[in-house]
Amino acid sequence: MALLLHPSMLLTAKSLHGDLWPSSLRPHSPFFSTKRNKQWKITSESFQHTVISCRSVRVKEVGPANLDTLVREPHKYFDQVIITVRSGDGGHGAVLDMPAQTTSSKMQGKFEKKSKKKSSFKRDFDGSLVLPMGGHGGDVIIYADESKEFLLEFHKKSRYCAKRGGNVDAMGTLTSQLHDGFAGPTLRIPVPVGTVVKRKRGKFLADLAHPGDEILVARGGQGGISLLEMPENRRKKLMALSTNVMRDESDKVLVLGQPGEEVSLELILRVVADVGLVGLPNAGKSTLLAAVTLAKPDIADYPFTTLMPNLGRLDGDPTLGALKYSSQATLADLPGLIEGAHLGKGLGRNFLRHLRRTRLLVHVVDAAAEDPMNDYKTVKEELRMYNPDYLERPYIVVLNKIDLPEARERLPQLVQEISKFGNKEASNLETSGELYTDDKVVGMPSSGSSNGYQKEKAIEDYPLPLSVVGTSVLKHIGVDEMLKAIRAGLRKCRDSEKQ
Ligand SMILES: Nc1nc2c(ncn2[C@@H]2O[C@H](COP(=O)(O)OP(=O)(O)OP(=O)(O)O)[C@@H](O)[C@H]2O)c(=O)[nH]1
Repeated sequence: MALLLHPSMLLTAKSLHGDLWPSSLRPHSPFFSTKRNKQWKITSESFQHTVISCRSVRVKEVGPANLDTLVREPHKYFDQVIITVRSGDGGHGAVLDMPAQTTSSKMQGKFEKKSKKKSSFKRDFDGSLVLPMGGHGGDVIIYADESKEFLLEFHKKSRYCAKRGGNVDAMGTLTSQLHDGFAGPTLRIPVPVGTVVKRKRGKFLADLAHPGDEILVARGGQGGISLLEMPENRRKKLMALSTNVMRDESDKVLVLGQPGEEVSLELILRVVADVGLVGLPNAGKSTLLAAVTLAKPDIADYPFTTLMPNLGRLDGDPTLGALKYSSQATLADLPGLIEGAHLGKGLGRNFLRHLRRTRLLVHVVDAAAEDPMNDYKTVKEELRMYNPDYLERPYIVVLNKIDLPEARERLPQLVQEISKFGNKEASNLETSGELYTDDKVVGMPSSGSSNGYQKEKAIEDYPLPLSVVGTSVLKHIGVDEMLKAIRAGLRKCRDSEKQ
């Protein structure tokens, strides 16, 4: 808890000198009114001896991710957040009197009889009186919205409250003009598609994997009922007309609206994409995404330019005619992996979970690097350590930067080596690991595989690549062949999913 000083707590001015003087307490600070500033006028000589009386005041605690941290380290916060939501309280009903009964005398004219008929009260089908109710409190709904990308904004604002229901607006007497209190509007909170909603440290609530998916996370409080207040001698008679007759003072609690619910929720974003691009930093993943989609990721000649997954939409294959649209796909460029990423090195293992919802992996390897084969194995090993199921997934390998002479020279040998690096028998799509499986704890056996056998499997025991292509995404060499391979891979995945 932070402390602020207030002019009724004793402190010597000397101790508040220089840097020790909190900015919020300086006389020009907005915490002081002009009137207070006058009292705080301290000259340099008097400063030595002045005694200032202050008292402690609570101020709001600053959350772990303040604005500055969010700007500097968005990759730590974009995909996970804890928020609190509160549905609206129900509006209150009212305690009402029956209007004073007009004794019908022979003297009363026709007009009066008419007006008496007009003020008839609302009645139920069985003739009982219907009394107005307080409005229902606003519900809170979380829904998947395509226009949202990340969960960063929830770090800036992490509390959401729906409005309360309206009270019954009554002057104390039952009239036919009385209406129910208005219902509080539903608070709808948009989140990116692919967001998983859980209770904080608890129950799974929903996986909002498709646009428009939604979940009611907090139900608004019910509105209070209204009660009729009657002298005891008339109570029995009126009870035949309405069940809402107040019997004693304790009934008044029924008039109060129910409070809304407050829940803490954990939102976890899992990127939804058909294709996941993986590789070491600087392999050219972002350049590839920019070359084949309209995405505009940051590209630079230094590692970890990509801090958060970038998504791009790959157009359908025009040669397929009417089937063009069915061959559209979403590509996700994930931040570069390095050796030890599963242990938190580099940008850590945070991004690996975003492969969970991909169908096809594209390994991007810098063919001009010192040891491309070793780079390729490093990435495979990291994937295996995080979740062995990822290695069961169909994949293609893109040997990038073949515009550079050193890459061009070793291309044929590399293609051969990588094409053979894997287990032919395991390469049957039908037997490959289940897609959309849960993330696994490092080193734990996968659910898609049998009896923990995968724990012992080496990377070369997993399926072979569907294809290996040489490209230069920068110079647009071999890009069409690569797209063909990606589309063929996706077709195979979809076909095997249908079976
Ligand atoms: N010569 C050549 N350079 C390339 C090619 N593709 C990418 N590059 C360069 O390689 C560098 C890294 O490219 P990026 O696309 O940022 O690599 P990345 O894999 O996304 O890197 P991270 O963001 O660190 O994961 C950039 O300077 C690119 O211009 C290529 O085909 N040929």
